[in-house]
Amino acid sequence: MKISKICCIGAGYVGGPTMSVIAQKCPHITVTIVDINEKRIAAWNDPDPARLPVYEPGLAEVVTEARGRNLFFSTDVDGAIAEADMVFISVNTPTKTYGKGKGMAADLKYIELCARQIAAAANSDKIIVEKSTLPVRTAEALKSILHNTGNGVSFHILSNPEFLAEGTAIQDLHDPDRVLIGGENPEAVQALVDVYASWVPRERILTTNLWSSELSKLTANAFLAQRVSSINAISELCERTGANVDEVARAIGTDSRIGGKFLRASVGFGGSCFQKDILNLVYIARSYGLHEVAHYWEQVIAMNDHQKRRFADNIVQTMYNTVSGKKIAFLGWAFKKDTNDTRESAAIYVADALLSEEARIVVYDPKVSAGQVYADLDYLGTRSPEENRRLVAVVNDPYEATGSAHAVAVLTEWDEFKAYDWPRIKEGMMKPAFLFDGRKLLAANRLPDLGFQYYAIGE
Ligand SMILES: NC(=O)C1=CN([C@@H]2O[C@H](COP(=O)(O)OP(=O)(O)OC[C@H]3O[C@@H](n4cnc5c(N)ncnc54)[C@H](O)[C@@H]3O)[C@@H](O)[C@H]2O)C=CC1
Ligand SMILES: O=C(O)[C@H]1O[C@H](OP(=O)(O)OP(=O)(O)OC[C@H]2O[C@@H](n3ccc(=O)[nH]c3=O)[C@H](O)[C@@H]2O)[C@H](O)[C@@H](O)[C@@H]1O
Repeated sequence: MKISKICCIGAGYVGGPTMSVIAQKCPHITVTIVDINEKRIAAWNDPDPARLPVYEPGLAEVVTEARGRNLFFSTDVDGAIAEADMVFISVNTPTKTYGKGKGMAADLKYIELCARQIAAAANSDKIIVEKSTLPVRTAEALKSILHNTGNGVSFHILSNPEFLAEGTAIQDLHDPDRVLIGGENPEAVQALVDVYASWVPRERILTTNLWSSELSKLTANAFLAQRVSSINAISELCERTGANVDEVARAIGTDSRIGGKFLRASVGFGGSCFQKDILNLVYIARSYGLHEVAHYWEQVIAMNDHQKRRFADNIVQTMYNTVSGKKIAFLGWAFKKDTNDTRESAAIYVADALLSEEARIVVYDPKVSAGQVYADLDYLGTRSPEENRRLVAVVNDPYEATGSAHAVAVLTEWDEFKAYDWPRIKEGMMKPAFLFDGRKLLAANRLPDLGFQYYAIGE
């Protein structure tokens, strides 16, 4: 099977960058990314690269190279499905907010809608690729929908989970540690292997059965998040004992069995996937009666919630047990640097806790809009939208954010924060000038020497 036309349903943080790189690396394949969100598609088609809907270093260059050549963004979902040999499903799979499994299970309604739409629009055989992160055995449900509602054409289902991290998506896609493809039909598997083999060394393309592939994605995210929760647990112990979490991380990370990556203590992990995927894993384990397995993984989330809460509690306690009416400057709102994504960002929860203590918050983030900050707070439903706008301001200048602030809190590890004129910031602040570093980002800036009351996670 040779692939000449690919359709991808879902032009989000995964579908957009992933398919853009396939188009860039496979000029012989026409790639059409479709979405029901017209605004998003219009933004992907915007000639101004600064207005693409996803901010990722290097993405604009890839899109500019391939768009209009063999890369297209469209809202014509049916048309793109009908034409394609291979259809990727890259729609969102959020945690369910209703019914059975509420707050735990993955909501598969968007996946099912895609399957039904593919079945209705397809009039030739197709390979269907699960790119979204899905509960193990979802391919079974997909197969049943496709075969029972289709037009008599045949479908082969593959699982091809995505391991890119936001902020480094293009680098991760250009040079992945591995590409994982699960499937039953050898020709269909080979067809997808051939797509990736255009730029990924063959030995890094792993093929497995469908269920191993689906489960490996949830497992990878659970292990990664577990490392963050593990080092964060140790960070609290460091704060009590005089140990320094960076030194501990280096000391254990040089053991090649442990490895040095993903050991940065923080205010807590965020992002759209870690929490949702672990909750999903816990739900699946419980649905098979595996209560100890479920309980084990649940602790990763419990530790993360604790870390966010204790960061906020520490701010209140340190500032003489009250932040009521005090101005706290937030540097960073995104869930990590080099992305405009704020989903599940620790900043949202820390802000919410401080607002409940009647703090006033001024946010500066280099890539996050004011509208997004308010949307994130409104979504929590803790207080009215009017109240959120009264208590929270969002500004475009870090010195404006920190001016006459009682405290500065670093929530995201943006590189630019390290280069700020910290003596100037201290001058402009109320005294004592409290600085709470949720990323241990500014340790080298010698802030205590400048007169800041400096508190960093894990020291
Ligand atoms: N964000 C990330 O870094 C990663 C995400 N994933 C997984 O990839 C999947 C997608 O995630 P994101 O791209 O972040 O989500 P997203 O929310 O940014 O994008 C999903 C897109 O799908 C569109 N969509 C939903 N239903 C549709 C339909 N029936 N027809 C056409 N378009 C439809 C939505 O309008 C939206 O634009 C999820 O399963 C996620 O767990 C996997 C690896 C990394
Ligand atoms: O399935 C997904 O969505 C993706 O989830 C993560 O990627 P992402 O969430 O984009 O970013 P990470 O770099 O993993 O960071 C996640 C969170 O953990 C935090 N983190 C990470 C590493 C660390 O050492 N310490 C730490 O606090 C980050 O600040 C961030 O809030 C995984 O790294 C990807 O492999 C996966 O594809």
